[in-house]
Amino acid sequence: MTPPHHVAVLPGDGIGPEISKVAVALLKQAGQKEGVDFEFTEAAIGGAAIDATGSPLPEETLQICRQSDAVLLAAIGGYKWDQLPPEQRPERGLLGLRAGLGTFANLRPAVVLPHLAEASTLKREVVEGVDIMIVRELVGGIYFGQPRGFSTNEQGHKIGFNTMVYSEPEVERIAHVAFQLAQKRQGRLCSVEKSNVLEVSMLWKEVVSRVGEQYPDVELSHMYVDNAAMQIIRNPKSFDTIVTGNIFGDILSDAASMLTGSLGMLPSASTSDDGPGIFEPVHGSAPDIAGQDVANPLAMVLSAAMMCRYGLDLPQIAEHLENAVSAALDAGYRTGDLHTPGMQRVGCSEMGDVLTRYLVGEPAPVS
Ligand SMILES: NC(=O)c1ccc[n+]([C@@H]2O[C@H](COP(=O)([O-])OP(=O)(O)OC[C@H]3O[C@@H](n4cnc5c(N)ncnc54)[C@H](O)[C@@H]3O)[C@@H](O)[C@H]2O)c1
Ligand SMILES: CC(C)[C@H](C(=O)O)[C@@H](O)C(=O)O
Ligand SMILES: [Mg+2]
Repeated sequence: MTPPHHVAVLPGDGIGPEISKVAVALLKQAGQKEGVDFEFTEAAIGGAAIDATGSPLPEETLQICRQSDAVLLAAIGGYKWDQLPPEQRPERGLLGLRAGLGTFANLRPAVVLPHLAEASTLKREVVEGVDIMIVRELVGGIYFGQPRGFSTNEQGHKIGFNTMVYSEPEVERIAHVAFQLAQKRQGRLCSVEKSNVLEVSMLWKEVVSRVGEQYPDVELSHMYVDNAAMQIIRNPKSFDTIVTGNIFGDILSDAASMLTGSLGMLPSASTSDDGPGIFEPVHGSAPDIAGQDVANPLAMVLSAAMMCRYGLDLPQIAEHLENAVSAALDAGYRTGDLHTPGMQRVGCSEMGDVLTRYLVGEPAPVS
C-alpha cells in the first residue's frame, strides 16, 4: 500500500451527516478495491460547530483542513441558526473555510446523465446531452467585499449594504483556470457578468477579454447574467464552459442543476494554486428533509469522485464512484427528488447500499 491519503470530512448540518456517511463508505470500498488507503478525520463546521464550540469555523477545523490532502464537505446551515448575527452564522464558517484555504476556483459541472433526461422539469430534447462547466470565482466579489454591514441613512432608515469588488489579478487568475478548462472541453467560453450596469463587471469583461488573447484556440463570448439565466433554460446546449463571479455563479449553478433532474445531482470542486481543495455538493443542508433518510447522496458521491480526480490524483477511484452512480441510475434506482413513474424509489442509505453493491460487483437488487 502507498501512504494514506488524508481527507478532512466535514459533515456539517441537516442532511450533511446522512450523505457524508454514504460517500465515506464508498471511498473506503473503492480504496480497498484499488489498494488505496484513506485516512478520514472528521471536523465540525457550521451549525454543528456553533453548538459544540460557539464558532462556525473552529480553529481546530481549519488546522485539520490545512493539514489534509483534501476536504470533503457536505453542507451547512439550518433554521436553528438563522437568527444569529452575520458573523456567527453557519454560512460564515463555510466562507471562512473557502477564504482560509484560498480556494478561488469553484468548478460546478452540470451534466445530464442519459438515464435522467426524463427526471428534468424541462423537455427531454432540451436537456439531453447537456454538459456545462460553470467556473465560479469563490473567494471574492460581493461575498467578501468591504465595506458591508448595517447602518442608518440620512432619513433615519436602517440600511444593509455589501460591496461588489474585483481586482485585476483576481479576475485574471479565474480567467486562466476557465480558459484552460475550455481548452480541454469544446473550446468555448462564455463570460457572464452585468457590464451594462456595474463597474465591477466592466472591469471583469475587460480583463477576461485581455486574458483571452493568450488563448486564441478558445472561442470567447460575453453575456449579461439576466440573459444567461434565460439561455440556460432556453437552450442549455449552447453553453460549454461558463466563467463568472461569486454571486452570479451561485445562482446560475442552482438553475443549471434542474437541467440534470435535481439539485441533488450537482457536485463541485474548489481549488487553489496550492494546498488542499474543498469538494462539496452544490446544494445546501436541505433542512426540510433532514433526518428522514430520503436525501439524494449522489451529488456528495460525485463530489468525492471530483476529490479523487482533481484533488488526490486517484482517477481510478473516481471512475469506480462514477460508474457505481451510473449503474444504479441505469438500473432504475431513484431517491425521491428524481423519482419518475416505473422507477425504484430508495432512501439515502439504501442508495448507498445499492452503490456499494455495484462498486464491489454484486448488483443484486436491495429490495
Ligand atoms: N454549500 C452549502 O453548505 C450550502 C449550499 C446552499 C445552501 N446552504 C444552506 O442550506 C440551508 C438551506 O438552504 P436552501 O433550502 O435554500 O437550499 P438547499 O439546497 O438546502 O435546498 C433547496 C431544496 O432542494 C432540496 N434538496 C437539496 N439537496 C437535496 C438532496 N441532496 N436531495 C434531495 N433534495 C435536496 C431541499 O430539500 C430543498 O427543497 C441554508 O441554511 C443555506 O444557507 C448551504
Ligand atoms: C451557503 C452559501 C454560503 C453558499 C454560497 O452562496 O456560496 C451556497 O449557496 C453554495 O452554493 O455553496
Ligand atoms: Mg448556492
